[in-house]
Amino acid sequence: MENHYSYDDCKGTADWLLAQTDVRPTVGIVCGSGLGGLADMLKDQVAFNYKDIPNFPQSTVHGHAGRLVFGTLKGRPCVCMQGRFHLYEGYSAQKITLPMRIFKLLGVETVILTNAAGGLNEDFKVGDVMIIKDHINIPGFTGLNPLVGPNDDKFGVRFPCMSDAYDRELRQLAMDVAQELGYEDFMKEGVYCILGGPSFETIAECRMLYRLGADAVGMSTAPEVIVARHCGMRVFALSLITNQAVMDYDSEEKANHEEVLQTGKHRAEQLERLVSTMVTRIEHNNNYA
Ligand SMILES: Nc1nc2ncn(CCNC(CO)CO)c2c(=O)[nH]1
Repeated sequence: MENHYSYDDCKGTADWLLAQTDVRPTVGIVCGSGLGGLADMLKDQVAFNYKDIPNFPQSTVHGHAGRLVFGTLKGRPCVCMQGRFHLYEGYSAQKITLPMRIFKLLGVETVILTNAAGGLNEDFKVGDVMIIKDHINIPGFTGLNPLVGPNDDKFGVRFPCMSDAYDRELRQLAMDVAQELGYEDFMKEGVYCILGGPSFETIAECRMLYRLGADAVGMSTAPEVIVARHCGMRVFALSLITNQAVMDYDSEEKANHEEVLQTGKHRAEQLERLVSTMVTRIEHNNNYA
């Protein structure tokens, strides 16, 4: 089937990677737009360009480097996607989520996903970090779901539950770590909504999504979360609010990608400290494990 990657396809890619590094990651990190610096946190790096990895898609978006970086974060073995894939690049939902299944076959137990998003909630400001507690998968409403097609029971069940997709203990850990680091002023929690893109949302769409309960809007993450949960990995995800979505017809504001990347640069250091501290605690502290 077009765009269907079998268990053996995924295992072939994972085995190819495991043959080239001694790192056996238990945490996988996905870097969103402008957040690729998170990968630079890793020590003893072994990096692969996506173009050299069998079956891997290629990054086509400015601000997404296109490297898979293995290494350690304060001694914890991790693998980090420096650049992710999006439906708007023309890839199928199955292709953009292939890395999640490869993470699983590398031995990853917990996935930390980051993205840049527009703030719909009027209490949010640019530079806030939203811990994602749930998502609204608009492409899924039209059948654009990464699990469509034959189910491979070696990964997971045909009809996976999504009401517990965003791990409650990991969200509490993030809040606790943020408080310890003094980040509570810009930490929020809310619902992330994905649109297919690449055009940014209209004002009517923003107003509708906010009324539907969404707090932030973006073009990624939900498909990866669905596949990560399908194959039993724990998920934590956060959005860096890179601009306020335009909700008012009198506004002069215009969403643009450069603004997205700039905000990522400003908040990068705090995000790196938050994520790296979380990673040690996930490994260390059974209260959260
Ligand atoms: N209003 C608004 N602000 C945003 N900031 C980041 N993104 C996520 C999309 N990011 C794209 C374009 O920057 C690159 O993947 C969005 C978005 O979809 N809408």
